[in-house]
Amino acid sequence: MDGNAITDSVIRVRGLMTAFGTQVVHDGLDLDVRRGEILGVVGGSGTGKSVLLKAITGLVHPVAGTIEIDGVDQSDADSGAAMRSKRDWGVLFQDGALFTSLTVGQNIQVPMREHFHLSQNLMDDLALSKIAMVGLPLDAASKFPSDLSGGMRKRAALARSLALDPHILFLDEPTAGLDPIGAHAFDQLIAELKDSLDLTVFLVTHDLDTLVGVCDRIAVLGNKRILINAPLEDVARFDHPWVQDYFNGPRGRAAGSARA
Ligand SMILES: Nc1ncnc2c1ncn2[C@@H]1O[C@H](COP(=O)(O)OP(=O)(O)OP(=O)(O)O)[C@@H](O)[C@H]1O
Repeated sequence: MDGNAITDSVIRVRGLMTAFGTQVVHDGLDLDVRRGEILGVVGGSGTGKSVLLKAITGLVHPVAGTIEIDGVDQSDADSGAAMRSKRDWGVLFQDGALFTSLTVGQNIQVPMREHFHLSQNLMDDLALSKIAMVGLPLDAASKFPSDLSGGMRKRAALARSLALDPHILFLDEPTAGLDPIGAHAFDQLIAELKDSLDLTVFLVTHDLDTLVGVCDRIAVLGNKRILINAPLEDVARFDHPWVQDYFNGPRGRAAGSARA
């Protein structure tokens, strides 16, 4: 941690411990995500980036520690306040996780049905507005995920994660599997949505171009905790072998100079 007092954390994790059987994934992990930022979460393979995302969103139960979202302790997941705060975030999983037997429009309506009683007409209109928001043609609403390209499927999954007008977005490797042009376009979309919808974004990625291009801060996971959470310039100077290899190796330098 950088030691500065953080006054406007949307997500505040303290002393997090997660484990699967005897395998401890996080131990004493602290993390703050500030309102309105895109936080890129990086770390070697298997360091626990996805598990951290799942712990924060309630899909993995911590062994110890506290997770607050908008000041609401998530450990009491069934409390009314925790249930309400769940409506305030959207999650885009690595594989998109769209229901293959539902159209894109129906997929987007799944969270709406779970949380609200809305008329079908209203849900149809809302689904179309989300589809437009992510830059898909409106006729995508009636298509099945298998009718779409990989990039379009990602956008459809993003539209679903925006279904409840969240103010926090969790993205797990959103550009994985996209070609460089598609990945760049998706990065731009995330940055535009962040600005237009006032989002706070927790973004797990291996993509150096994404980190350099759209992230306000970068949190590095290693040794079961956050090693540093700071702007790119500071992270790139951080004295740690993995960080130096990653940010100052040939690919890191290429991503940095492409931006300069
Ligand atoms: N449901 C589970 N049951 C048992 N072990 C798990 C489970 N989910 C994750 N793990 C283990 O937790 C560790 C962290 O996994 P995680 O998926 O968070 O890594 P990651 O940092 O996201 O990796 P990658 O960059 O390769 O996607 C791994 O050793 C993984 O095998």
